Amino acid sequence: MKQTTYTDAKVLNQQFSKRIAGLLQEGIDNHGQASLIVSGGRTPQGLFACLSEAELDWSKVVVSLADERWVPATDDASNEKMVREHLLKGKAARAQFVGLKNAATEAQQGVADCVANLREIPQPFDVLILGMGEDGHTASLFPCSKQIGQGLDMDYPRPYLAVQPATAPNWRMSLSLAALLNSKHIFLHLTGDAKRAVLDKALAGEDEFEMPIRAVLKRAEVELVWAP
Ligand SMILES: O=C1O[C@H](COP(=O)(O)O)[C@@H](O)[C@H](O)[C@H]1O
Repeated sequence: MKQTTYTDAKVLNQQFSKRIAGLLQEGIDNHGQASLIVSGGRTPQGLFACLSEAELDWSKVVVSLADERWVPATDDASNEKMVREHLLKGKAARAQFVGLKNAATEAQQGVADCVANLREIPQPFDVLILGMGEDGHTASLFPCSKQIGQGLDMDYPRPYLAVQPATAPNWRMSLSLAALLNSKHIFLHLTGDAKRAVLDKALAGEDEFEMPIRAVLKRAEVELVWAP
């Protein structure tokens, strides 16, 4: 795995956002449009603030999520809310956003609309930025969920699946492993020593059901972007 380490999160945010903007520009130059799939949670918030100021024709960029919590987009737990507040502002306000939470009450019933909306996102995805939880989950492929077998099955027939984590509140919607891997550039964005230790544990073992991040690391060229 390629690894890029920065002295601190501020430098990481500045440098990594330039890198992402360059890759999106490449996608626009080659195909007229580019796609950026982002993760939720806390880690990417500072990065998104930097990226939102990148000089780019954002009207040609489609932004979507690797996963979502099945809560209203006004809820503080919503990944969409976080992306709207931290990324889809400033210059990046002109980007097209394809959210995952839809009108379905249950996440399982929401899968069909997510699959239909995938048509709006250029594929393969130009840039995928993954995060990782302290249990080794990535996107919403949770080790403790009943759906982990489907999520990691490279032949799973749908690009999205509804997931119920045993250790976290709210049903989730997640891209499947196969759909995540349909990306030209995959980054694993982590900060802090605790996440680094989790990654070291993942790299030292094999069981993908125990730590789903292993499934991505095993099958794709992933670049780790890390700062203490
Ligand atoms: O629940 C989630 O967690 C992971 C990691 O989040 P962080 O707060 O530890 O950065 C995130 O990558 C995922 O998108 C999110 O839904």
